[in-house]
Amino acid sequence: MVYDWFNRTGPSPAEPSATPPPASEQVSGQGPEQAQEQPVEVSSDPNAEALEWARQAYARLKAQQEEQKRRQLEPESAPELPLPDSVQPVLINTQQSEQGLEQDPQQVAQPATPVAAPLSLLEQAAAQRAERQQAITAPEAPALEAPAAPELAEPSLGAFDATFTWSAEVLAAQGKRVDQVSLEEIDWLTRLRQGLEKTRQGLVTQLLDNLGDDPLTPEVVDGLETTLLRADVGVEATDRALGALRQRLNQEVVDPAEGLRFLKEQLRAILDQPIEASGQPLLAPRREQLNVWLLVGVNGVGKTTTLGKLANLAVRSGYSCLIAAADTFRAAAVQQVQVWGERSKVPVISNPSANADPAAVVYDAIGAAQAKGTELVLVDTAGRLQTKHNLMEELSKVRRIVDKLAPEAVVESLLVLDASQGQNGLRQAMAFAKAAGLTGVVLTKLDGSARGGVALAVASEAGLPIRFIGAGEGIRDLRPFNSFEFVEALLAR
Ligand SMILES: Nc1nc2c(ncn2[C@@H]2O[C@H](COP(=O)(O)OP(=O)(O)OP(=O)(O)O)[C@@H](O)[C@H]2O)c(=O)[nH]1
Repeated sequence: MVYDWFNRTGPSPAEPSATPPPASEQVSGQGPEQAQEQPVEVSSDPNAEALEWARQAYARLKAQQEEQKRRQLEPESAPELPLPDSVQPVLINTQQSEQGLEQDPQQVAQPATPVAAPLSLLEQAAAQRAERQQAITAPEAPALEAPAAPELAEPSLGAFDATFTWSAEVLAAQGKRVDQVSLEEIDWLTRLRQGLEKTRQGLVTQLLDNLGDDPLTPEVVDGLETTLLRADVGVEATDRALGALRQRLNQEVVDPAEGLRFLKEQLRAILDQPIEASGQPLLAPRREQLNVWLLVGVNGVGKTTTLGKLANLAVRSGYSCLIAAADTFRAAAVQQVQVWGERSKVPVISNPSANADPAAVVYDAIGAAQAKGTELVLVDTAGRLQTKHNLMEELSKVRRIVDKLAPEAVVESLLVLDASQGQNGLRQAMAFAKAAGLTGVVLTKLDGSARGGVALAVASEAGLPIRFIGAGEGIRDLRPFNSFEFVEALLAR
């Protein structure tokens, strides 16, 4: 059983349902298992119990990782032993308990007592096992063997540090239990936080400076306005978030911590609005059905890379997938797509002749997918043609072909936007919306840009749900968008 990244469900005995529950049953941007959980504030100064929760999550992951290594080395080994009591799930007893997390009432009433030091025993055992394994494998490991490409390597557990603790807290705040924390998610949150570093550095420092230590005043809120606009949050989203804060200030005294919590809540609401309006909290291909996802956008925004990452995500999540290389205008684009296809062992349908008709490629790809029962067809489209008019015409044609050939298919038209282009992307969104019938946005290159705030402008001004975000060039640097995680990563101290 694999981790389904589209539905955000970890390995479990039951397959996740193909269709996400109705919006009314879910908190937008979160997985089904977190349905009806209200996100709560993540403290940047975790208290002892939150830290203990993170330690236990870490210990479990470490034990799992060691067990996995051991099994790889000894396929005939003894059956899996239960985890020691010291790493059984405990419940965090901080703000989460007030927010309706899945808790045993008795445990809520009796605060979880921090466990003294079982972790070190577990770690010692793990280290000893690792040493033994090293000793066993050393003579057999060929010195010249090429290492796995780093971007394809399985995520591995890093140190138990502030980043891990923050990631664990973000998961805990969304209602995850210790035993539900997966290495995949920790790995992604770490990447997301790192990716948003540049935006955060500018935003958070200024924001905290603005907020100061005293109760908020209207002048402080004016200062926040400049900070948000500088981070490319956009006028509409800034007005909305701060309008609500100003209203609150009129009614009561708001201290800086509450001001920050309230601001985060407003930003999440802005990001979630188009997602809620779509009636689909998460964009996941429907299993055992044909899904066609068109990736559109101007050249260089990261369409092909996004397609490669999505193909990988699909394969890793257990979907059958196929790529249509319909960017026939740029010769190298087909080769680039083929490389991505090979990386994830996903077949690529292409037409090698120069300036082949993209609609013909899509025609072939849909035929192949229907014949093989493929679940997801990812279509790479051109980002540049002789004129913008031609580009829009071509996109419309591709869309018509898909609708005609596969009326049964679930079609998504995803606009890929480069976050580093800031609000220029919004104008592109409007132009593409008509031709391609956009249903969502993939925001790329959040790393290396200080303009991560543009996600809010996209949601508020283009009114399109952000479905995936890319925060790096690696194959694992793209994941489904989750407003809670995004805002926490954006405003982490
Ligand atoms: N740092 C960073 N780079 C990215 C990301 N996504 C894509 N890139 C890089 O952006 C560059 C352009 O990506 P492509 O995928 O070729 O863009 P495209 O939209 O397909 O371009 P055309 O085929 O010309 O339309 C490549 O160097 C990618 O590695 C991201 O999330 N972060």
